[in-house]
Amino acid sequence: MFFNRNKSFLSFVHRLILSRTMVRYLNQDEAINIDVQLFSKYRFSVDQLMELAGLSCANAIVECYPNQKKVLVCCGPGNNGGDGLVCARHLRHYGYEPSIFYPKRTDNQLYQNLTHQCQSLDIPFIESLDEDIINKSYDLVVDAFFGFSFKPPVRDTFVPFMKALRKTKKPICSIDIPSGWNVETGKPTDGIEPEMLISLTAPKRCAQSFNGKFHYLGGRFVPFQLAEEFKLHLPDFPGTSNFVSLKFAKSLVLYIF
Ligand SMILES: NC(=O)C1=CN([C@@H]2O[C@H](COP(=O)(O)OP(=O)(O)OC[C@H]3O[C@@H](n4cnc5c(N)ncnc54)[C@H](O)[C@@H]3O)[C@@H](O)[C@H]2O)[C@@H](O)CC1
Ligand SMILES: [K+]
Repeated sequence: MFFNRNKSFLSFVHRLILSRTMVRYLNQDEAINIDVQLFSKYRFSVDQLMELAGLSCANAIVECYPNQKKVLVCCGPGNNGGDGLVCARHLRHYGYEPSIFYPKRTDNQLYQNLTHQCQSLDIPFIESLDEDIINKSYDLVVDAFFGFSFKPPVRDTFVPFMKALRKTKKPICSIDIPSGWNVETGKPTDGIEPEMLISLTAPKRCAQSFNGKFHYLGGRFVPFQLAEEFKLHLPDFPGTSNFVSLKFAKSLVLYIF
């Protein structure tokens, strides 16, 4: 019994060390290149991967915040925002009470469908955002404003929304990239400080300077050949889970205690 526990402990530590040391952090061009290949060479459709990405985000959020049911999902104009809409829908099915802030909507059928699906589940869409609204009404913020295509600085329309995320006392979970961060160099001086980051496909370079409590990799859909070609060195996902922790120290502490 003791031996078995010890053996499984060592194998757990070994796997964690490997996952911590081997995973590669992508620059912006590599992230965009992988995106292009997924949709061309590997013939995925956007909505397929968005569904898997958003679902993995919802699952990781349930793992880390089982009791913070009032969630504000902030969605931007691109695919990162689409991941947010999918995540909100799954959170609703999991018994959460998501609301959505989606200030710059895209006139594309996919986004209209995702919006309609959320409305059909009676998920409220709120029209304005500041830190008081967040502090008063929500337990958690999901940041799906911008992902790996973001080019700083934040344009005027989004400046007050980023300020609200910077000022709120409530925890923020960022999808793929903390919005407003440079994809490669990380947090600007006035950047947001998420408590949780869910990298998708593979972590981007900015994630190396992420110091929040939870860092996960979500979206278990990368073709093995693509992972090999880009030398992603992705960690093993446990069992049938579609997210895996990239945070060595926290996992170790959780195991021991
Ligand atoms: N390629 C992949 O592996 C996958 C990517 N997905 C998601 O797609 C994201 C990338 O999506 P997109 O390429 O559509 O881009 P983003 O969602 O990162 O952002 C693009 C949008 O933000 C706007 N924007 C850019 N810089 C801005 C600035 N400074 N101020 C204000 N607005 C700005 C652009 O005009 C555009 O509308 C990823 O981060 C991830 O969340 C997932 O949906 C599925 C799989
Ligand atoms: K984001």
